[in-house]
Amino acid sequence: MITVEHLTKRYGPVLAVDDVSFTAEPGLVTGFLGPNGAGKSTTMRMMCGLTPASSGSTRILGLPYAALTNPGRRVGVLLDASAQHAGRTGREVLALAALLTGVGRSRVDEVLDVVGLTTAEASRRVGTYSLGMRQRLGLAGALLGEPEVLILDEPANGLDPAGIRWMRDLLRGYAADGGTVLLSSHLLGEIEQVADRIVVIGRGRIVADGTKDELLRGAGTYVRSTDDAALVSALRAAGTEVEHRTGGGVVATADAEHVARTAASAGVVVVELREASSRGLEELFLELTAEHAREEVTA
Ligand SMILES: Nc1ncnc2c1ncn2[C@@H]1O[C@H](COP(=O)(O)OP(=O)(O)OP(=O)(O)O)[C@@H](O)[C@H]1O
Repeated sequence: MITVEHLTKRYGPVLAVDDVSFTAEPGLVTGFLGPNGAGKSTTMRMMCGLTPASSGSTRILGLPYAALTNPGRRVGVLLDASAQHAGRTGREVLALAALLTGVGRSRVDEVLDVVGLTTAEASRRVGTYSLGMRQRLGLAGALLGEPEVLILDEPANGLDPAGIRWMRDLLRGYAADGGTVLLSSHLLGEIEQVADRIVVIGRGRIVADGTKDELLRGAGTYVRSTDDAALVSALRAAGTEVEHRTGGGVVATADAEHVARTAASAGVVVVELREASSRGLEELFLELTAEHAREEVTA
């Protein structure tokens, strides 16, 4: 279990993380989704005591990270896969971590096997690794102490599609066994496929938080017709809230049958009708990304 409460980080004039609160529960994969620069890494670094918070707090398994006894055995962390010592072999990196955390040497071979690094690859210096191999090694390091909690910052970066699928299965299995998994990504599709719960961050603030079903369902019904203006009037006259979608169509806060019946009685031809579902989340995410992109351009 991870509990984040009112976590805030200020870098001079930049409010990198702004009053962030959420939880990640055992048995679930929690996706931490946000565009580049949204504050994901800073939040995760604060959780693990690597960056001091300006205010607020985090508890992992009931305690601040620094107060955990032998945290390497309780929390598996992968924050920056490229930060591993380039001159050591993959096996040496893990053997050293095993020594420091009091994990038996045999576990090194086990985790190498779990992450799919061969004996030959594990004997190569990390400096020669591809980003995908570094991610696998970083994940092996996170799993080494058989922790109850995993905190992974963009673990799928650099993995090929088969690697992404493999990681997804691994994390789902880990959560199914009762583990707590928090993983970040700037890619909606990646998070949507693996997470049970999604926390969306934009410009340092939490903008959506719920189970995947809640976030996907809550959006109402998306409808496109040959005469959206007439449809909107009819829906509003029936007391239904309606919002226009960029790119055409509208989203009504009503179920599909109500929308279809209203359209039929208004004589409007419906050409598309479905749960607003993932489009709602996608639009929210695109808005965040576009907002951020505009800032980058004007900065
Ligand atoms: N050490 C630092 N000093 C000053 N500003 C920082 C520092 N670290 C992060 N920031 C700023 O804080 C904001 C959040 O950055 P952060 O790296 O947490 O975002 P992110 O969501 O992890 O994005 P990315 O996926 O690009 O890493 C950004 O505006 C970033 O420039």
